[in-house]
Amino acid sequence: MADSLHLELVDFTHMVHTGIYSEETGQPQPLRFTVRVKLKVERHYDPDTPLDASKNYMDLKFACSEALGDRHYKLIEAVADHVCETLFLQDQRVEEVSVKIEKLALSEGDELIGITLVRERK
Ligand SMILES: Nc1nc2c(c(=O)[nH]1)N=C([C@H](O)[C@@H](O)CO)CN2
Repeated sequence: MADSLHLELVDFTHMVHTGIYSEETGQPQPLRFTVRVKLKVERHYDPDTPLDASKNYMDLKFACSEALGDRHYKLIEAVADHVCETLFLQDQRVEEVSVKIEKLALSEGDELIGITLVRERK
């Protein structure tokens, strides 16, 4: 099997303005993000390999927080779309992004409601 490298951010929560109903406008609500980035892999990483041989996984947190800004996203699909495009723009070596978003305010019991968007670089 060929080598592959995935950077991951799991269960990161951030407040985002989102929702299709009027009661959801005006205040942000918590979204939980799990992001997986497929990055072009090097043949070898020796102990002195610098960070620029890979991608800083802190960039995934940025894409799910500050990069979203304060705008209102009707659908969480649009939030996931923004995360994907931010990560593709940051680095040409990003080949595929998967973004899972759970809308925490909707849970009444133990259920989780949300989406997963998987996008390949076009
Ligand atoms: N596929 C989606 N379905 C729904 C979304 C969404 O963003 N994507 N949003 C809503 C509402 O905002 C809901 O979360 C509030 O009750 C409903 N369905």
